[in-house]
Amino acid sequence: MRGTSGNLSVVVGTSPLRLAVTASGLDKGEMTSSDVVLIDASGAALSQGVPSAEAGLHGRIAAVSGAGAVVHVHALAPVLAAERWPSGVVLRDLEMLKGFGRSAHDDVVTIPVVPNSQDMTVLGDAFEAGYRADTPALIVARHGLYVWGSDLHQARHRTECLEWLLRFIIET
Ligand SMILES: CSCCC(=O)C(=O)COP(=O)(O)O
Ligand SMILES: [Zn+2]
Repeated sequence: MRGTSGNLSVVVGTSPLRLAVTASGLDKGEMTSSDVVLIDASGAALSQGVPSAEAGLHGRIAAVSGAGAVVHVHALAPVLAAERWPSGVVLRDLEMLKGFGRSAHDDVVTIPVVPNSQDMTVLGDAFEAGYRADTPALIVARHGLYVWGSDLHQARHRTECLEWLLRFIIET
């Protein structure tokens, strides 16, 4: 997470949906427990602190996918891949797909790409329009990558594996 980029959330309640999300504008490597904000599904703060500017998209992803955690990083490879394939990034026949929760050799996996926006409702609508339950990731063009999973460990592992996959197709 370069600079203050990226954000993280964990679902802490489901009815109604509640997430713990990183506070806005901080170095995510230097956070303490007081730098985490409780939010509702729309991204509105329910505890002290300013939630991530992208909290509304975390809430939408969790609500639609049922994920337990969402990771957002400003890795370079997803942004380069979206620039090259703005309608979706196709991955196939790569062992590392298993680390993303897909089978390596049977599936064609398309990572959806949506245009960037500062409006989390616009981003959320674009995400939901292209959502597939078997593909736990979204690239926001000229911005970064969202990946989700059942918990923070799974979301992080999927993020690391997908970043590798995207670097591979860019470099080949
Ligand atoms: C240089 S980071 C620009 C804002 C952004 O896209 C991001 O991921 C971090 O925003 P936050 O409000 O969560 O700190
Ligand atoms: Zn971002």
